[in-house]
Amino acid sequence: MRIDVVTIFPGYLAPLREALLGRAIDAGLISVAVHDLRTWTHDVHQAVDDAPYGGGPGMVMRPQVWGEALDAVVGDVPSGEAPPRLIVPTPAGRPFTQAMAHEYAAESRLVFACGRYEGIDQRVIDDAATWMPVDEVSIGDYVLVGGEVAVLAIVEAVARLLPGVLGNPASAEQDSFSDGLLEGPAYTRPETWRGRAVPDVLRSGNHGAIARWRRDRALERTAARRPDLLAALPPTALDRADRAL
Ligand SMILES: Nc1cc(-c2ccc3ccn(Cc4ccccc4)c3c2)n[nH]1
Repeated sequence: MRIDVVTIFPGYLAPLREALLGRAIDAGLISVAVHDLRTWTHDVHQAVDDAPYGGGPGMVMRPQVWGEALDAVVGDVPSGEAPPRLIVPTPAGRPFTQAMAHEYAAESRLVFACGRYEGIDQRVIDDAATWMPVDEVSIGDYVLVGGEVAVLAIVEAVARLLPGVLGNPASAEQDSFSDGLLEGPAYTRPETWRGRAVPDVLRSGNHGAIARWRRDRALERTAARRPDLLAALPPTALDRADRAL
């Protein structure tokens, strides 16, 4: 997968080259190119923002600079080749979900536009949508200062789904949300720590009982913390033992 990120703070994306993702890049599983938006300014101040029409606080990112940047970064899409998907993080976006992470993992190329200030002139998104798929995406109901942190989160969620990136592919298959429930509690050695023992069932070797216990804890946690996920489960997702909980 080829990933391009356009930002006025290229250094913010440095963590993409660390650890697991860094190894995936070194292995050629992913290519990541980070582009400084100011490359496409032409004034001495390298201005990327201006005052909002209609007034209001803050500044808005100028369409001319972004238009030239995306034209250059996306480049000419060879005929017959699918254009990349443009992902624009924004508080006003569609909530990013594990299902979307799987959709993005199927793409051969993703381009991320990192806004700052109060966001990017809407005409940039509207123009881009005439020649490539564009997703305005939120990573949660809280307000960041720019799109870079959201890009780090989205790229990590997507890249871990790519074959060969995770050492243990089973981890991705047994993801939280993969069965619609939250992950239950996990334990490792020692058996007792600060007077707290690991639940006996997990040391019993009884795999049926262990699976039941883990599902019960996942159901309890989901009911307590994310009743919306429980309500969204298809009726067939819960068996009789689940309902007895
Ligand atoms: N889930 C999520 C995404 C963002 C996000 C993404 C990109 C940008 C670009 C500028 N800002 C700041 C901003 C503050 C208020 C209103 C609009 C924009 C951003 C925030 N916040 N929270």
